[in-house]
Amino acid sequence: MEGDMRNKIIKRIKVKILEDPGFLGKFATMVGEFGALFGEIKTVHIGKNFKIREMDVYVKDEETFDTIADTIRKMEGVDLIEVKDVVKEYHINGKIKVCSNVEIESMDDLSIVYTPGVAQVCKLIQENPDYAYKFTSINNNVAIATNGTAILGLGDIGAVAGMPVMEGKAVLFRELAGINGIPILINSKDPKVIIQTLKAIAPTFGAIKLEDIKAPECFEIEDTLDRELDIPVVHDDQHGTAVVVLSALLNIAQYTYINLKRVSIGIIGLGAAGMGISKLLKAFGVQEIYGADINENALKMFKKLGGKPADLKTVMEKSKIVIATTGVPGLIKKEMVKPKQVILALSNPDPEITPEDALNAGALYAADGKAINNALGFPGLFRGALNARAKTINNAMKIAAARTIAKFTMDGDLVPNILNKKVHQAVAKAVEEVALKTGVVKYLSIVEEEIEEEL
Ligand SMILES: NC(=O)C1=CN([C@@H]2O[C@H](COP(=O)(O)OP(=O)(O)OC[C@H]3O[C@@H](n4cnc5c(N)ncnc54)[C@H](O)[C@@H]3O)[C@@H](O)[C@H]2O)C=CC1
Ligand SMILES: CC(=O)C(=O)O
Ligand SMILES: [Mg+2]
Repeated sequence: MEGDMRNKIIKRIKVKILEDPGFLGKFATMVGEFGALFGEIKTVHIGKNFKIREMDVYVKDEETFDTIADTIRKMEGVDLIEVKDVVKEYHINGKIKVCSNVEIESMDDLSIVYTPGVAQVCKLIQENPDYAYKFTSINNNVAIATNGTAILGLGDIGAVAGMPVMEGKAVLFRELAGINGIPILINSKDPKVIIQTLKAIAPTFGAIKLEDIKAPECFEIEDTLDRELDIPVVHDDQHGTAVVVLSALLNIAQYTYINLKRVSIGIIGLGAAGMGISKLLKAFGVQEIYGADINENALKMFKKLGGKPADLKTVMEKSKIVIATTGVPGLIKKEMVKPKQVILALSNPDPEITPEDALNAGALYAADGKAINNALGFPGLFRGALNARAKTINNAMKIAAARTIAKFTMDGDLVPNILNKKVHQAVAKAVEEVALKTGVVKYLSIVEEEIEEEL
């Protein structure tokens, strides 16, 4: 199996299959012969001598799926009842909606929720803006702001084409941390315009998450906004990613008895993700970081940070741990992998080398961007910062998040399951504690009154 780079198309098929010993196995083997992989398999009906099953099938492309479908149709003992384009179906009308926290069942309810009742709380907030923390959703709203210039590894596809990714992040915020993630699409590549736009709408939010804005613009935008606004402004591709990478490295260090601060680490692709990872590793105390990029300015910035600029070949040769964040699928060839190297090829949707290929080439540990994904970090990071009413998310908070994620990892794995809510709750708690300890929080005049938390 060459891995997931071949299997990007997901179809949900409904099949009626003869209930005979070994028959399901025969069916699976036939589908597998076309390089397909199975996801969820669910029995939806049990008949006299057959079962109807719904199966998710991952295939290389539409043509391969059509061939599989034709073969299933010709197979005796099997009926192909339905084929669903499940990815498109999930996206119809978008993946998110705004819901109310209260119900309106009577005219009285209406008068309380809306006018005239609402005026009472408006006036309270006018007199003391700190009441916005108690009587509005502001401190639970996080902007997910993009200009669409580095959507995953798809590149500059524009903010609107990036909306499905922003909605996906909003779903993760809601499901994993109880946060209202609100996509903000900005039609500009000018950092000044983006800064001005986000500053103007910042009062709506308890924090701003920048997403998929390419380097180097992302650095000026984040630095300026985080400095000038009194809410956290965090570029997820830089810091969410860095947190999760650090947690994976903490686990690897434990398994292999290497000292992270002394080992040589190489980063290929010094854009948003690569620079964010470099910065956090430096803050953690890693001394030797090699870095490669095709962009001279990226290399200069990396050098200023204390990194060692190099070419791709040198990075591969000198580093015990290699982290790739270029957006270039297949950039790392099998023959470049050194025995017992750690390879984290993090580009999405397709990695620089699949974990299977890296392991076959002799890597000790290997993972891609689906497993080592900032989704393990950002929900708890933001939840903790919001709970603490933090003004920023500092390195101590990020390192606390990384250590917490590492602790939840099952022995032998690099990171825990993204869907384990306990991880996100624990990260939130750790981040909140460190925010309070490091004094980056806003103290409210109404602090003695209980402010409800979502999680
Ligand atoms: N797994 C995860 O959690 C995350 C993964 N990523 C992935 O990382 C990739 C990059 O994302 P960003 O950093 O946001 O983009 P970016 O556009 O800010 O940075 C990409 C960098 O890679 C460099 N690059 C491109 N081709 C190269 C090559 N052949 N050799 C060396 N360097 C090369 C570019 O010059 C640029 O500096 C994307 O594929 C994205 O999906 C990003 C954030 C999180
Ligand atoms: C995971 C993520 O944020 C990215 O690939 O851009
Ligand atoms: Mg991203």
